[in-house]
This record gives sequence, structure tokens and C-alpha cells, in this order.
Amino acid sequence: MAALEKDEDGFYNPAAPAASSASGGAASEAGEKKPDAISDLIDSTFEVTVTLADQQGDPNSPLYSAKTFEELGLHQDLLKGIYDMGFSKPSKIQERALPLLLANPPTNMIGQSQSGTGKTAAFVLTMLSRVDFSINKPQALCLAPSRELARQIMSVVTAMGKFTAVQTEYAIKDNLPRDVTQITAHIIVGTPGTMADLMRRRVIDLSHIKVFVLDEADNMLDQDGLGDQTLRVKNMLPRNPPVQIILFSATFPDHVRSYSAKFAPNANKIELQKEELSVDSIRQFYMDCKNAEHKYDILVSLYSLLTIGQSIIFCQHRHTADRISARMTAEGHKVASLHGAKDAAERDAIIDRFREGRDKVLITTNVIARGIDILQVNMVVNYDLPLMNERDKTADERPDIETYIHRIGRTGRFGRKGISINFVHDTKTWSQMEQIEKALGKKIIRIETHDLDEMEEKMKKALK
Ligand SMILES: Nc1ncnc2c1ncn2[C@@H]1O[C@H](COP(=O)(O)OP(=O)(O)OP(=O)(O)O)[C@@H](O)[C@H]1O
Repeated sequence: MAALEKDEDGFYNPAAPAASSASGGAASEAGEKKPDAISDLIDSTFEVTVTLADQQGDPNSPLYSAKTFEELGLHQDLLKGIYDMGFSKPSKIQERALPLLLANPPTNMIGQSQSGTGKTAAFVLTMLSRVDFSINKPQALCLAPSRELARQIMSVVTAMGKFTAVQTEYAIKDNLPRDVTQITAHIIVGTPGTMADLMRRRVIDLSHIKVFVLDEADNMLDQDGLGDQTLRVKNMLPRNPPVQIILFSATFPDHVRSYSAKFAPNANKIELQKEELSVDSIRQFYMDCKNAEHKYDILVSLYSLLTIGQSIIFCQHRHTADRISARMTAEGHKVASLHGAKDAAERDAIIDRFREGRDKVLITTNVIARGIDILQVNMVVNYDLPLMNERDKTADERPDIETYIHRIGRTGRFGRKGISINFVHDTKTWSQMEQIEKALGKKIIRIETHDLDEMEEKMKKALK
């Protein structure tokens, strides 16, 4: 490989014969193995439906519940919505949180539960339960860190509220006409900047707001990120009677925990222990690459595995995501890239294509590290490990444990199997990965980069 020519970005030249034969080899291998791969996928989907009931019956599983949805005190129209979505039993977080969320007088909630365990349904059902559909005024606000997540939450609101008269509106960039004067929808879901702007311009009448939800709350409250804008929104809310504040996330690092308690005073709390943070159904691997450029070759050689189901590749920088995707596309692979520098319409189109399975590989940044729920994603690659300096814009090169948990949590949703692969390529990245391993208390298993067959075998086994 070292003999190959590199382009000006430090990538191997796409036209170089050896490079194309490396990727071509993997592709033809994929071609031969495809029938198997497809049948594996169908089998594993079948297995998942069988094991979901088992998992929901296992008291140690985050999906376990002793109760039924009927026992949680939900309105008949919402029960219809839930069953229409194919849910049969609540998960642990739903079972524990819903009675507390729905009790009167309303009490604040700080709820933590692992990625993919059904937090969205818990807060969406609360918003829908608290809305008086006969009053055409905003009554529940929900904030999320990205437009992609806001759109996904909205899809849950409309699906669960299908048998109600709920009206909804987005507070995301480039969605409403600039001269909009009033929003009368019951539930508004958006990102903090746009929501704050609409509130300040009095487009949103706040007099009837009863519920305020922060999804990915630790991220939304982080002083280095969205914290200021989120606080602006909160400060504009009516004080009497108090609005019910609901914070949910899979992670609440220590530095946000005490602030969360101030933001949502006297809250009921559901917390995870440190060793429960990551989901067991996600098998974590790493690959020891020779250098930064070698990571690209390895990614290309993984292509046939990345497309067995769907995969998300996380990079540190937008330009890396763009360069990798341009390079892979030029080499004949079908990949998409998504990051915050793309405009709103393009971002919507890209995530929708990926959600529909029309693109199988999405190369991205932390912009979709949180919340995105696409069940077919069975592989996550940390092309670059997440670092604290992306979060706080300092020179802090410690790994960002929370973002790691969220990134790998894009797979292994609601009891499904998934795998994550970290690329390490020098002593620094190696030690960063070791810190992640230590923090999560879970072994990250090595996969050899030179043995494609072993790689394939290990990964397929992990997905079985
Ligand atoms: N009770 C249920 N029965 C079956 N499926 C469910 C149930 N509750 C939620 N799900 C499904 O589980 C998946 C994950 O749920 P959700 O997106 O709410 O996870 P989450 O806890 O918010 O994860 P994250 O921390 O990554 O945001 C979704 O596809 C959702 O439809």
C-alpha cells in the first residue's frame, strides 16, 4: 500500500490500479457473498422479533416491563396510536417514567436510560396526554440538538397522536415563512435557536404552555454548546402555574448533572449506574491502522460489510466527511455525507434517503451522533474517535465518552444487535480508546486489518 500515490489530501490516488483492485476485491467478494448476506439479514430480523419478547421478559434488560401500556393510565386514543406503531409492551424507562410524568400536579423529570430504549415515546406520550385539543394554542414545546432529530421526534408525535386531533409545528431553520405571525399548533418541536427566535418575536403564544421537553438534555444544557439558547427559551416560559420540565438523555455527565437539577427543580429522577451506560447488544471492536491514510483503505475494504445492513461513519471534521465520501464515490462506491455545513433542504433530503434505505452508508460528523433512530443501522464506524475538543473548542484531546456512547447507540436499537468499530492509528488514538474502554468497563475487541475473511466472520457472528 505504501507504494501507492497519494492525492493532495493525503488519500491514495483513486486511479491507482492497486487501490482500485483493493476495493474491487472487496466488492467482488461482496458480490459472491451477497445471497448469504441478505439471508443473514432476514434471519437476524426474524431472530430479533423472537428475542424481543424474551428481552422484555428479562428483569435485567432495559426493555423489561412488568406492566402493560393499559396500566400506565394513558388515554384510549393514545393506546390506539401505540398499538398502531406495533408496540406491545412498555420498556423499563416507559414503565417507570410514565406514571411519574402523567401524575398531577405535574412534576419535573430527569430521566436517563440507555440509547434506543424508548425515551422518545415516554416524553411524546406525556406531551400528547397534557394537550387540551379543544384549545388552539401551543401547549407543549420540545427541543432537540439537531433538525434531523427534531424531525424524527415529530414523526413520533404524529404517529402516536394519529387518533387524536393534535396539530403540530416545527421550530427549525428555513421551515416557516419569514413573515409568520402566529403558530396555533398544540405541540412545537424544534432546535433551540429557532424556537427562541419565534418566542422572542411572539409568534408563539406562551400563555398555555404546560410542558417543556429537552431531548438529549445533557447536550442541550451544556454551557459549551446549546446551553445559552436553551436557557433563553426556558426563561421566556410562564412561571405560574409552573411548566412541567422534562429532561431525557442516555448520558448525564457529572458537570451537567447538578445544573440539570437546577434547571428542572424538584424533579423525579431516574438514573443509570456508570456500568449500565452502554448497551450490551452493541459489540465493540477496534482496528489498528498503520497511519491516518490507512484508515481510508480499511474503510473501503469494509464496504461490503457496511452495506449488509446500513452503516454510519463518524468523522471529526466536516471536510473529512466530504473528502472520504467524494473519494469513495469516485471509486464507484455508493455513499452519502451529511454535516452541519449543508443547507436545510439538502440535509432533509440526505437523511430521508438514508432513512428509506436508498443510501446504505452515511458519512457524517457529530451532528447526528444523538437520537437518530434507524433500525437497519447495524454498524457504526468511528473513523475518528470523538474528542472533548470538538465539544468545548479547546485543545482538550481526551476522548468524549458521552458522544462515544451516543454514536455507537445509533445501532443496537431496542434490543437489536449492532457492532461498532473504532479506527486507531497511533499511540495517541490508542490511548484515547483505552480511556473509553476503561470508562465504560466493556472490552473493545481487536479485529485484524489484513484478514478480510476473519473480519467478515467476526462481524457476522456479532450480528447473529
Ligand atoms: N415499547 C416499545 N415496544 C417496541 N418498540 C419500541 C417501544 N418503545 C420504543 N420502541 C422503538 O425503539 C426504538 C428506539 O426508541 P427511541 O428512539 O425512543 O430511543 P431513545 O431511548 O430515545 O434512544 P437515544 O438515547 O438514542 O435517543 C424506536 O424505533 C422505537 O420505535
